[in-house]
Amino acid sequence: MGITLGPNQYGKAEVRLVTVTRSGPVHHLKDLTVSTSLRGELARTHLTGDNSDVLATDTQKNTVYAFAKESPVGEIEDFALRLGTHFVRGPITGARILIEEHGWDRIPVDGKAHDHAFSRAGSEKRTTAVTVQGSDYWVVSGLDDLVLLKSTGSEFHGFPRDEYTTLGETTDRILATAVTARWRYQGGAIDWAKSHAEIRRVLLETFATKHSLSLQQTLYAMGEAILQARPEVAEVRLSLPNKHHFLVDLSPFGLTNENEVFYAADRPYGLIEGTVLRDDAEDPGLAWHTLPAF
Ligand SMILES: O=c1[nH]c(=O)c2[nH]c(=O)[nH]c2[nH]1
Repeated sequence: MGITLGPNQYGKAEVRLVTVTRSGPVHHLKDLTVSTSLRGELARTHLTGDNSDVLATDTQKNTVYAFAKESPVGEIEDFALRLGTHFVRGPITGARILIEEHGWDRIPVDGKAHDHAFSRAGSEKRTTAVTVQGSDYWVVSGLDDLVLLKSTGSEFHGFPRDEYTTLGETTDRILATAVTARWRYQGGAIDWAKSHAEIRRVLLETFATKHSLSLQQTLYAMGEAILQARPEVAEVRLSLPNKHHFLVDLSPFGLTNENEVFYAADRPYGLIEGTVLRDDAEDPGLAWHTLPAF
């Protein structure tokens, strides 16, 4: 029986980086969590413990901080590309840099945004995953935990009934979710910030305006709308938990519930996931398919 080393990577996970840009009295904040992951000719360390090809994960972490000082972090995609292309040399043949950006809002004081005091902007995060392989690279950006709810304009009926089905059909329900979205960019010279903002806007508008017969239909409509609006996007993946809101039975109290009083369940939840893509999108191969699912 032969035993061999299979695919492997190593890096520093979740480097917490906060930068303050001091342009006069008005400060600008960036709050990132950066993970680096390198691949390459790493058999020697695994097989013999010879570390001569191993760029220490501590060095990777330090590089994140030094790069943040040497030039402005800018958009997370650009920062990830700078890091990824730096790491790929010698025995290191591939790098994947994952970045999450946590938002901060300026605190309003007397109706004016404060120069240097901030409040955390909820749970939503902007993300990117940049894969560098030799001289090629792929950028997959996205967002996590964009929490949405519509109080009507959602139905669910026509599903098969068997001996275990208890769910009633509905033509008017609450639809709520927390969007995790990933989109793969194609082409060059992309305005990352504008693209993110426009995709987010399209997600929100489609959720609001698409009359939903299922969360699956809403998922497809969101992906389709992004691809129609943004030529720089080749493929969209969405993960949509169905945050169920159940009508409370008020009949024991002699009351009727006309879609006004709900119990918001946190688990279990339906989980609707899917990919929407252009039929002529080039397949980037492993780089996209081996991304952590979400
Ligand atoms: O939009 C929905 N899709 C489902 O697949 C499903 N299943 C379920 O119980 N409720 C819902 N809602």
